[in-house]
Amino acid sequence: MDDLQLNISVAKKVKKKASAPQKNASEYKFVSNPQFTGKTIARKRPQNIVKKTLNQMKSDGEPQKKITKMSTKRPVNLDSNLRDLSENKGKFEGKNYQELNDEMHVKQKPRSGAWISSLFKNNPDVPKIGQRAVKPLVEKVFAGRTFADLDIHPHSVANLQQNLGLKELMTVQQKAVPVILQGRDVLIRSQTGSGKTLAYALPIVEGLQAIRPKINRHDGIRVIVVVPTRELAVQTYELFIKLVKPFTWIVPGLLSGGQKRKAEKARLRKGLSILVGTPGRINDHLRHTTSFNFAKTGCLVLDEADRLLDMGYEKDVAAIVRAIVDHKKAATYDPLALMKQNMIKKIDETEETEKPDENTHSDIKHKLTEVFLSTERQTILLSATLTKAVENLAGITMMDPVFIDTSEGRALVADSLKQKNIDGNILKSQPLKDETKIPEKTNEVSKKLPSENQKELQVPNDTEKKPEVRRGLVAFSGLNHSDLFKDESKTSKDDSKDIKAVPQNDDESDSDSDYEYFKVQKELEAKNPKVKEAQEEEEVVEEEEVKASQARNVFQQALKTAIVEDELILPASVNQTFLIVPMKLRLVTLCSLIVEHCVLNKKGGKMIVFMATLEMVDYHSELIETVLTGNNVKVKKKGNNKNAKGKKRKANEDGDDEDKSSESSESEFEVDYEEPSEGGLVPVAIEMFSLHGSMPHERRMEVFKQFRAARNGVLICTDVAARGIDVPRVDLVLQYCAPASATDYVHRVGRTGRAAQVGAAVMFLLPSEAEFVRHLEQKRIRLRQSNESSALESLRSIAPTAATVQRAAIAVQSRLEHTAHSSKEWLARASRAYTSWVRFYSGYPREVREWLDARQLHLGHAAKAFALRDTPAMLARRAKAQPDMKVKPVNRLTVHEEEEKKRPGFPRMKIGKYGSNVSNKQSSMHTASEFDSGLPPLEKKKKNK
Ligand SMILES: Nc1ncnc2c1ncn2[C@@H]1O[C@H](COP(=O)(O)OP(=O)(O)OP(=O)(O)O)[C@@H](O)[C@H]1O
Repeated sequence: MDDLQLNISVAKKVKKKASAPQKNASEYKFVSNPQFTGKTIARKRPQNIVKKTLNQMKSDGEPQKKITKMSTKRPVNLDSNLRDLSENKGKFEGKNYQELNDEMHVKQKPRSGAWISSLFKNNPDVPKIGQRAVKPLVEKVFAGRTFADLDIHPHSVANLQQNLGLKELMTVQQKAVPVILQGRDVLIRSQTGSGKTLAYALPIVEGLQAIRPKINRHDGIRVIVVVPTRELAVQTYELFIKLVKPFTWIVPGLLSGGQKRKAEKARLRKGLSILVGTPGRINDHLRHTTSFNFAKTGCLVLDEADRLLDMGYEKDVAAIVRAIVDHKKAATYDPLALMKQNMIKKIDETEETEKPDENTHSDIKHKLTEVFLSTERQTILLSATLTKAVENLAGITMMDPVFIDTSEGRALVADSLKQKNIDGNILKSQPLKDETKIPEKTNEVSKKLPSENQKELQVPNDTEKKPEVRRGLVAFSGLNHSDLFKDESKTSKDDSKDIKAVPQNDDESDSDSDYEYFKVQKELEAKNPKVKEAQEEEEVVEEEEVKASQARNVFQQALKTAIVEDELILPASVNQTFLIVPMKLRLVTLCSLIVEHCVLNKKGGKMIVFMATLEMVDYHSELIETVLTGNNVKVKKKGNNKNAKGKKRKANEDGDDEDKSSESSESEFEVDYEEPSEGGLVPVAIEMFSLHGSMPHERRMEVFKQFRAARNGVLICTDVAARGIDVPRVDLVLQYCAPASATDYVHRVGRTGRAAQVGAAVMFLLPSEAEFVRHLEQKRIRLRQSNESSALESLRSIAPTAATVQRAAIAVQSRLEHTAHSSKEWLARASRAYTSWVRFYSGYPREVREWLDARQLHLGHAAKAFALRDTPAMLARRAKAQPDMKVKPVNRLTVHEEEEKKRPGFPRMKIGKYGSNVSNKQSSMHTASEFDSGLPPLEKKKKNK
């Protein structure tokens, strides 16, 4: 491909080095390999001389020259020294250039004239990955029923149609709404974009609106919805706002971080009925806002449950659960509250008898409404993907739950209360239609339950009933995490000590197993009043234990099967492909796909590009916008879009400061370097958006809203946008960096093809990463390999003078490189993006490292993918020299122990068993900077033990 090289005029600095005087070989600790290929280095380590050996290597496929240089004086060329150190190892070894760090100042001059483009040289071959026969799991999205078929208020049905344009039920809604209305704890697994949010929000609103007398905002928080990200919180809150339109006395509220705590406190004091928030922020208010009380909370929703745990939020989630239990417990023993509750019931009764016509549907009495009026709590967990951690969470938070899985072929409603069928296969998947027939004005679940189970569903009026005794616990391994409830009554403590023990709180027990247990016990007592009583009791306990576990297997085993099989479901309407792209061609290929999708596509496309780090997001979005459209985004966005700047962020809000900073940067831009004279490469404007967890809150929300409203455009983002967010009309998801797990793959792809819409998903893989596809195939994800030779084709449209596709690609790459080298600021950003990616890459979780192996990377080629011409060492050096890099991210993930100490009244949690088992250190590192809880920065950096 030498013919593709552009004309070159490169200052051969190398020559000087070549003529450097040779030093005594004894100064070397290691002698270079005589068969030197550029991969080994002679390293000089004299005791008192800090000088280094110099091997000059040409990066990026250029013929390499071995030049060994020894000097007892200052190194002549530190750039090349650093280059050596890095390239010989093929990875970063901080200490080497740290030693040299202070000796060198970056004085990167603009490079005038042309330079060698080795874009198509020395690239590895692109392997052809044959497609294996994979039968993907599919899910029927729509149920063929309408909302009118549900037992909900007609105003809700009308509202859904008029304000949300929804008439037909989705499968998950058809299955979940009746069960939730029954007040049962529910775990829902359903594919991305299948309408899970409405599946729980609708029955919750229904349950609340039926409370008489009508609830008001001062009554306390009735429902808490916990979601992992701010965007999802906003989206969920907005849905609730729409749903409560006919029921104006229900007030939803949002606590999502990033806003002023004071304003939020004021809002909380005003009162809310439904609270939607991120765990960090909710927890923050639990600590600092005295008016924040969960005594009236009858429903807890944990959306994207696996992510909540995965992200290291388990402590926050546990603290919220604990606070609900504690506040309710405290309220239970409050005589005033008891009086009030009794009064409410009386008024309720009289209201109903006195004014039967006030509400035509006052006769609708869902169990969920009763739960809201009692001391009980309903818990709803949702996710498109399940993990062991979710099973554990179900164990500690749910009681006699129902598992709803909507995937075809295994669709089931597995009820932990459903009696065992010891001989039959209780796990046999029930066909969707049979399972989900919604009988007129009755509930399928209640129909199926044996009479004693009906009794189970009656929420006891007895206020002495301990809400925290979660009978379902015996069914799950979550019991192992009894420390969550360590302050509870002795009874529950004892239970948790001995997982196998039948619940001992005799007076409270009314579950299946307990019922059987007491029945048998009574029989025994009748026959043998005293003899061998103790022994027989023991036997009964064992027998009942087996029965109880069999009875609950319906739920437990269904869930276990789902987790163990670990097969993932994606909407069938998404066309999934992967593209194997050599490292050096990645950036131009990305540009090509953007041009193809957003410029050449006459309808105009809307796409999301997932990248690994926030530095990559910032850099790429600005670089691509600058090059393709000619907008000088860097200056335009100054002060608005900076990452993690701590105190600087505040200053940026100040107009004066902002003006000054952009002024200075502009002058630096003008003085030091030339601005590209030509305009953008594309004739039309492409709207570029960027989103990551460390953006200022206002900017983040603005971007999210703008992108949702946009008809087309490109959103470059981190995984902060991978979960739950519902952006209309996204027709392409591009994974520029491979996901950290198959689960992440599913959620990223799930941003398109929502609600049975058509979508496409492309994943970029390096040749060394190609086998990652096999990993996905094992999870029943089917992908097709795209033809890489046509991937650059659309670049010809923006470089019409180029004779070939390759020349067009080189032209575009040149523009990208020119821009990236046009100022110190650009270079610094590029270097930071590059180093952040290298760091990210070496932190891939162990499960995927086999395919995403940092040792396989060619860091020199990688620099090219960041439009950089320097060596990896030089880049690291430059990135490090930036003061911005030293600013710690202002966000944090979870409860800090120091804060716990400061607030002795706040219950200290000792969680960790399941957390440590499931949350992989690396994976939390991957997400750590992305999910800003909006809390104040940590005072001290916690030492890792
Ligand atoms: N019954 C319905 N008919 C048509 N569209 C619906 C219906 N219910 C929900 N939707 C739409 O489907 C889209 C996806 O819904 P939602 O965000 O709740 O999916 P999800 O299952 O929570 O996805 P994820 O797992 O990605 O969070 C939304 O745009 C929503 O408005």
